[in-house]
Amino acid sequence: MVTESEINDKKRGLEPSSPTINDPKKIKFESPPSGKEDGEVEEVASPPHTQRETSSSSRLMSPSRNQSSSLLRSYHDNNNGHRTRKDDRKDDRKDDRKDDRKDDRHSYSSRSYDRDYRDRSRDRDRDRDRGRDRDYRDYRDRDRERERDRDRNSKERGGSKNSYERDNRDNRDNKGYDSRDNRNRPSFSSGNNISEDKNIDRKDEVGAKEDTNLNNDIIINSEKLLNSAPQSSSIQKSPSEPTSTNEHTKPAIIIEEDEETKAKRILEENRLQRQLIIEKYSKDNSQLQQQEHPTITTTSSLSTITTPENPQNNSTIDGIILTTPSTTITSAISTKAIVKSPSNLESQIEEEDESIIIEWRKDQNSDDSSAALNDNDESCSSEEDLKKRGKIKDEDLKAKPTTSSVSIKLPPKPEPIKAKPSAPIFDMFSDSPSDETDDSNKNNEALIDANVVVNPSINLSDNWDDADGYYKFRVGEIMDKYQIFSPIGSGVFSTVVSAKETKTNEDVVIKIIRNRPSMHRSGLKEIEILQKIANTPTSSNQKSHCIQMKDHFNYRNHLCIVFEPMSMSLHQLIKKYGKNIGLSLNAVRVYAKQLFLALKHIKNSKILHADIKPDNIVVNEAKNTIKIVDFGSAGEIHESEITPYLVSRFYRAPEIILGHKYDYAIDVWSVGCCLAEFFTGKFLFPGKTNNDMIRLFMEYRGAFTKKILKKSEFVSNHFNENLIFMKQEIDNIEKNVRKVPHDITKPTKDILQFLLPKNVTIPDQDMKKLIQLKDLIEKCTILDPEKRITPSEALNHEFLKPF
Ligand SMILES: Nc1ncnc2c1ncn2[C@@H]1O[C@H](COP(=O)(O)OP(=O)(O)OP(=O)(O)O)[C@@H](O)[C@H]1O
Repeated sequence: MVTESEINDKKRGLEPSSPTINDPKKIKFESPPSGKEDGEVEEVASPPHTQRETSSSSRLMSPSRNQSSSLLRSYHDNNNGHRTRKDDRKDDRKDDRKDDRKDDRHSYSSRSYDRDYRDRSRDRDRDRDRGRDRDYRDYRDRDRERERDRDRNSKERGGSKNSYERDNRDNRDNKGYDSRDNRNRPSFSSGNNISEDKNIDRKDEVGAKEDTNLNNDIIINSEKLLNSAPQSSSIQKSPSEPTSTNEHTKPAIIIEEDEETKAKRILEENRLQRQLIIEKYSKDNSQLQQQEHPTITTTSSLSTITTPENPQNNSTIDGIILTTPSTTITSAISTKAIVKSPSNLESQIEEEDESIIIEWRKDQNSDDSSAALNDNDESCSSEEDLKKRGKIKDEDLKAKPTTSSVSIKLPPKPEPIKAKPSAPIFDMFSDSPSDETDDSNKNNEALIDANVVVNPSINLSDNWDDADGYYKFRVGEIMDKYQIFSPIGSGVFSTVVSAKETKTNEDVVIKIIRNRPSMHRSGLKEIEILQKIANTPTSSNQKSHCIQMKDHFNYRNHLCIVFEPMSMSLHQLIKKYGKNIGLSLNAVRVYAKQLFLALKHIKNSKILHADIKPDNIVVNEAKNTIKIVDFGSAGEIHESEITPYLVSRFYRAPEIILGHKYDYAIDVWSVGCCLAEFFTGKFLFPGKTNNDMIRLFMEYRGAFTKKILKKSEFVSNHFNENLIFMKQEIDNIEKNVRKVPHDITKPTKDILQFLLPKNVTIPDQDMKKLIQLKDLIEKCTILDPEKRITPSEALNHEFLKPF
């Protein structure tokens, strides 16, 4: 197998003597000597000849910070490619349409890729060295001239400059969701009288401003954290980083290259990149298929396949990767160097971003193995519980893994799907109502050209739904006014896909509710709750942490709810970046603050979410903003029925299990459990049953008061007449459940111990913050709901204050 570095070397034409990541001459950043601000990085060794490199490295320390959102690319950004290519192709189609399409398909990846990279990197170089402006322009014009000559339809195309400009414009417009979100989000007056927390609102608005800063600071703080780690962090130049010499020789290299060599090289590069992507895809997919919804895997993989490169931050000329986008922050727990190439840039950026979140801690090898995030434990949110709660019926239980119907499988030898002029390849989209239109054809062509591999096993004569009532959507299909782009995930109630509004090109996420009456009802209820939350006046900052519904419609017996797009759930984030390790203290702090802001707003709306868990908290691309999703279990306080199966088990408050009256405090309990999980990557209360949950509550939080027990409907399920806890044990011989008295009067476990990483020395400053986190979690998990901390009180907790 060809390694990434071999490919990069080959692309760069580097000799084996080229510098490597381990080259001692490289600029290295280490933890500061005492006296420096904690965690501030400082250059401690810089070779004399690297004056220019030094400044460039200093500059490169921050791009991941300043440009993190622009560095992070997603399928949404990739969509630009679609749009641009689509626009370009609009002109192409005027003449010789079929032939053009064929040509474009063959040459898209090399030509467009080549052009994008070349132009963007050229822009950057131009800024860096204005004196070279004219040379670059001349070269660009000459090169474009050559491109045009090669292209049979150059005249109709009207010049690539337009598409080039469009590309850049599109990229600027789509740097992240946040700015778009903020533009779209309606502003709300804070002068309202509905809140019990009115007097604290202003403080929260100040907090909101601070939060924005915090959001931008996550990386900075975590870098400090990384640098204060026991094992030193380092920022090193990647082997493919350009030297100043390289930069000056770029145009010469390119100009000397003849057409034939260039074409061959581009083809070879693309072949290698595709191979890399596919290898990565296959690996990720097989790993995640074992652990996770396969559709989630497909999302990221697809995005990579769709647009293989993000040239924005690579210094490239004419498709050759000469430089790397930025330095690689090597965290203490992951010291491997990341050699960058365009094809894996997206994942590399994500990996860089890990440094935002992953802390200095090592895997803790916890004694309490049952607490480790483990797929077997995910039964906590089972359909069985939903059935017991009456949310779904027997016939709603899934007959088989549902994701198979929506997953996109990669064939062994993926090739771009080729259009046969006579056999309309776009038939796969044809039963979508608007497929006949030119627009949809354009979209479909874009998909085909972008090498999206569509599941060939989809049988068009099949029913629209699978056996479980999930809609069997197809990538590229148009539902109402949205075109489906890729699957995101699926839950008990729905399949979630990313899509684009066909007219505005706006990115959205669509929750396609299963075609089952109970699910449909639940979906309607969710819409009602979302509207109520959106219409509750409050500080916009509070509301911004509840997912925003944009639209809803019915499609082929499926209720579809359209949301603003986010990146992944906290559950996925932890699994991906912090399994058994958790996220950094600063990330937990920022997420905690946003969660309490959201809870405060939900409470002001007189709603209980009733299913807060990491799966229902989604994070944006930059990983600095979270939002609560899935209001399918939510309800108004007066609707609350006593049922021991409300909320997913690991996040279920004791009053629910005991059958005590409950209110907003159940959401606070769930958030407390989430915070512990964010920091450790482990479940705080991974009870196998409700009875086991009570045991864990008492082990960590002590005995229940008699007052609570006496007011609880289900107390006899778990306590005897003397209010002694009866532990339920499965007797494997008798095959029945035994109840054994298990009197717990005092806590035997400590939340700080649960949080403390093993075998790692924690710096004093972090220890102080960790103790604050423990205190906040304890206050969220007070057994008596009336004494539990409220969202407003939590927002004033010490832990939420910046380091
Ligand atoms: N706006 C969004 N942006 C990105 N991903 C989202 C968005 N909304 C939901 N998701 C993803 O889709 C998953 C399923 O969504 P949701 O929980 O709303 O569906 P569900 O069918 O109600 O699931 P559950 O079985 O948990 O009730 C979420 O866990 C999350 O990963």
